[in-house]
Amino acid sequence: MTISVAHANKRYGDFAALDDVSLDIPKGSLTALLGPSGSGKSTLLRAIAGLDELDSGTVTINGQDVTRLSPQRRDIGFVFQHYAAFKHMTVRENVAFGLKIRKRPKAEVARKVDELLEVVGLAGFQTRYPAQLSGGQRQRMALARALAVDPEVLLLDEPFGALDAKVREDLRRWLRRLHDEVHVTTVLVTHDQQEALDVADRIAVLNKGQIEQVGSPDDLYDRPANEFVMSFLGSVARLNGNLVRPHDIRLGRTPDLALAGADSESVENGVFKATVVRVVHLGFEVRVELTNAATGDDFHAQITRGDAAALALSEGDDVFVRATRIPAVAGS
Ligand SMILES: Nc1ncnc2c1ncn2[C@@H]1O[C@H](COP(=O)(O)OP(=O)(O)OP(=O)(O)O)[C@@H](O)[C@H]1O
Repeated sequence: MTISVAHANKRYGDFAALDDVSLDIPKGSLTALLGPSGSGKSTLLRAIAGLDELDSGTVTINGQDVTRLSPQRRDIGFVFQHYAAFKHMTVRENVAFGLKIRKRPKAEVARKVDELLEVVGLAGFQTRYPAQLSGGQRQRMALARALAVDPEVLLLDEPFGALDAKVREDLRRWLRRLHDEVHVTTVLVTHDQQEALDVADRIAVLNKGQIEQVGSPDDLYDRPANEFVMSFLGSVARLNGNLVRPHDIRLGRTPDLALAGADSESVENGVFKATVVRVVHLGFEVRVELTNAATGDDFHAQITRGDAAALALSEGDDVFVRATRIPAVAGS
C-alpha cells in the first residue's frame, strides 16, 4: 500500500465530514474518491495531503506515519480545480519551479522540463504565459508542475471540474494514458461517476462522511454493495421492487418476445405489461419511457436503435417488459 488512512474522523462543529473512514490505496493505482457534493471527498484528500488536520485517525504514506507531518514533507504533488499558475512565468518556468527551489542542477532541470512538457503535450508552448493557454492546457501544465519533483503520490481535486464536457472527456483519457506511462500513485476527487468509471482502476464511493464501497469500476457497477452505490454509479429503474439498470430491461410486443433471449440466469420477476410514454433517440441508444400498467410506476428502458426499429414503438403502445439481470443489492 502506498497510502493507508485508518479511522479518520473530522468534524466541523456537530457535523461529521469524515466519520471513521479507513481506506488503503495500492501503490501505482489510480483511485477515484467519488461521491455527491458534501460527502467528504475533498476533506479526505486534504487530510492525505496534510492541508487539514484530522481530529483522530492516522495517515500512512509508504509505511511512514505522516499524520503530524506538514504537506511539504509528505512527498506529494497536488492539483486543484482552479490551478493558481504563476502569471509572470512562462510555461517552462512554471514547470521548472519546484525543481529550482530544490536547487537541482540546471542541466537536470532543463532535461526534466523538456521531458514533462513532451509527456503532457505542451512541448510547443514553452515560452507562452499561462494567460495564453486554454483551460485544458493550463491543467496539463499544472499536472506537469506537480509531477516535476517525482512525487510518491499525486492528489487531484476535481482537476478538470471547471472545463467543458468535451475537454473534460479528452483530458481524463489523457490522464489515464499519462498514468499508464508514469505509474505514480494517484488519488482523484470527482463527483462525476462517468469520470470515475472512465479513468480510475479503483473507486471509493463516499456518502455522508463514510465509505460505502471500494472496488474496481466493474465491481461497483455490476456488484454494488447497496442501493446508494447502485444509483450513484448509473441510472436505475425500479421494477416490481427491484433496482435494475435501464439497459438490462428487455421489451417485446408479446410476452414471449420479452422472454426471447432469456439466458440461464435466474429471472426473478417475470414479464409484465407497460405503456410507452415517450421514445427518445439518444444517438446510438434509445430511451423508452414507460408506465407499469399494474402499478402506475414510471421507469425507463435503454435499448439499441436496432431493437427500437424492430419494435417500432409509439406513444400509447402496450409492451411486455422483463428484467434480464437483477443485481443482488443489499437492502432492495
Ligand atoms: N472549513 C469548513 N468549515 C465547516 N464545514 C466544512 C468545512 N470544510 C468542509 N466542510 C463541510 O464538510 C462537508 C464535506 O466537505 P467536502 O468538501 O469534503 O465535500 P466534498 O465531497 O468534497 O464536496 P464537493 O464535491 O461539493 O466539493 C461539507 O458538508 C462541507 O460543508
